[in-house]
Amino acid sequence: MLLEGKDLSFRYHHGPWLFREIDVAIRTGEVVGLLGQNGCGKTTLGRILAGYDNPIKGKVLMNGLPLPGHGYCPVQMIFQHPERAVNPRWRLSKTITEGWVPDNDLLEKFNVRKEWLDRWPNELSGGELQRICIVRALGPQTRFLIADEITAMLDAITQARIFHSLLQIVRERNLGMLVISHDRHLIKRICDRIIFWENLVH
Ligand SMILES: Nc1ncnc2c1ncn2[C@@H]1O[C@H](COP(=O)(O)OP(=O)(O)OP(=O)(O)O)[C@@H](O)[C@H]1O
Repeated sequence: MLLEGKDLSFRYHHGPWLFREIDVAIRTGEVVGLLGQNGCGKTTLGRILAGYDNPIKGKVLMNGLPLPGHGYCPVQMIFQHPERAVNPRWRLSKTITEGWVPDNDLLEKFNVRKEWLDRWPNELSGGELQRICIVRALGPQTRFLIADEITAMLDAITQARIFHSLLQIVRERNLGMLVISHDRHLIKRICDRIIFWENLVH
């Protein structure tokens, strides 16, 4: 399967163009890094590829077709700040089952403890909440993951554990993953291929 951003252009309001007429493609089975400086537009591109925002020009296609307009999206995004990616008024049992119902194996793989699910988002640490967001994104219909600086706020050991589990699942299920980061070492360690922002936009 192929996720493509074709001829994409985007700017906020009437501000400067973040990118113009760029092409990006990721296949299932590939872990692709997207490296670029702070503020260049990586998150914006990720949001467009996951169907959260529309490009001003161009289109996003999965196997030649637009992403579904409703229901579970096969392109799932995991965000840098998990506390902003969950509804603060929902207990975590509701959040984690928002799109599908994860089984115990997956909860165990990401060390999500059952008792956390009775709590509110502000009663978990950032790393705990991020693991819940990752599990939420791993429904059986997921084909691509956009992982946007998902461990930037975590310590090195937690970062390594999370990526170890995530890469295992990505390989097992033959998903495609775009890893957005400005951490060259992380990207070089885990990705099959790297897209450099400066090459993408020129
Ligand atoms: N909703 C918005 N309205 C206006 N400008 C925005 C909006 N969201 C982001 N921007 C601006 O667009 C630019 C790109 O932001 P984006 O978050 O995509 O960059 P990034 O490469 O992911 O940055 P970082 O590595 O710091 O997370 C920034 O200058 C940002 O201030």
